[in-house]
Amino acid sequence: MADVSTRAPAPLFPGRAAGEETDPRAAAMRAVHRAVSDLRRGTPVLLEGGGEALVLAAAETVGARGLAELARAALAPPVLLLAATRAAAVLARPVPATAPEDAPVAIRLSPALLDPDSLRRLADPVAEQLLPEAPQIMPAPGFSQALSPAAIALAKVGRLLPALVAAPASAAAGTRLGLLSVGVAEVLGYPATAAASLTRVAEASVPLQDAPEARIAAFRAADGGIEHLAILVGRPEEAGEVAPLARIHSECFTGDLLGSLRCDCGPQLHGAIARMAAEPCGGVLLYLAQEGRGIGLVNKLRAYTLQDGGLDTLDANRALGYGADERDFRVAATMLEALGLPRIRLLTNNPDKVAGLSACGIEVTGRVSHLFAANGVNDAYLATKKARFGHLMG
Ligand SMILES: Nc1nc2c(ncn2[C@@H]2O[C@H](COP(=O)(O)OP(=O)(O)OP(=O)(O)O)[C@@H](O)[C@H]2O)c(=O)[nH]1
Ligand SMILES: [Zn+2]
Repeated sequence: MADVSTRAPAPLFPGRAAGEETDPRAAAMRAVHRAVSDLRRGTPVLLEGGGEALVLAAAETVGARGLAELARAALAPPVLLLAATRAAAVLARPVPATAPEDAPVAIRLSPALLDPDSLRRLADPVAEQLLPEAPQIMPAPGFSQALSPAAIALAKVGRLLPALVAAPASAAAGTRLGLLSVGVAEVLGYPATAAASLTRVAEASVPLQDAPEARIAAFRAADGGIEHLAILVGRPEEAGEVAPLARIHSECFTGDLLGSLRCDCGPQLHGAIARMAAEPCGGVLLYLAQEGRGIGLVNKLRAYTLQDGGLDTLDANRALGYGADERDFRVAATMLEALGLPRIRLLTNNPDKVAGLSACGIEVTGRVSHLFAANGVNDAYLATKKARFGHLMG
């Protein structure tokens, strides 16, 4: 995630300043972004809502000092909060049937497990493979049902493993200790608020090998977080009766930049741009900062390790505690509206993208298939997309 202290440059579009303090959305997002930054560096934060408070630390990053701070704000011994799919593996049995599906699971921690190494091992299925001894753990079903989903959501915003050390807290004690506080509503509303606040902050002509007439427009959310890009090929805004071609491409460092053979992202990216250049009015490719279907690059690498151990791409995400696809189509919808392109033909094999964009008010007049042949390495990945994600193969 981008450093929250980075100052935004003067806005190109007055009145819609990214990061402007008078915007209540910016204040809400700032609270989430700061809390995420603290979790990422191993510092506990307070999560408050409905008269309750939790003190939280990310199991992946917390060290001895963070655990001591957490204990000082805690009113009871901490538990380990896990996404349900991860909890099932840690408990080595299905999670209690009483819990709503996918509700986070709280696990009681014996004092022996309250150390940074054990916590990391409990959070990370890859580490677990390296240190396979079974920990002594018990479910703690009475733990705050109201705040737990927001705690997991906060870890996901930070692209951390969705595993948190958590305890009921005295908010006053936490504040005295200097811990940042964030509200449940701010956390749960963050994806929608961030998407709605996207503002176009820069634009330049960037001739590309496959599309000499290309421009890049950058969009930034009001929290100053990571930017999303639109690659405009030709003049899609001048398309007439036939809606312009559009591709919603989630960033893939390994495939797009390095030419990884594990996926089909590189050929899809370059193929889409070349195809748009051949259209009379070009098209638009949204290059979204949603690496690894929204789980982030670090977690995607972990997912790859799990896939090398036999899981497919969907089960690997779930084993980490993430959903199969964590992307939010509101980002793409806001960008298309801002670009004056609310009607598109979508270049994709993924029916969820068509449905997701339509649900956000974009008129998808048609789907254009975007298939590339398997390369001998990504065959199983492509087969899983077809069999388990319902990708259309024509
Ligand atoms: N979590 C995870 N993400 C992956 C894996 N392989 C590729 N990705 C990510 O998947 C995203 C690629 O998705 P898209 O190109 O939008 O493709 P799609 O959803 O399959 O749909 P279309 O290509 O439009 O048909 C990128 O963010 C990649 O980083 C994987 O094994 N695990
Ligand atoms: Zn890829």
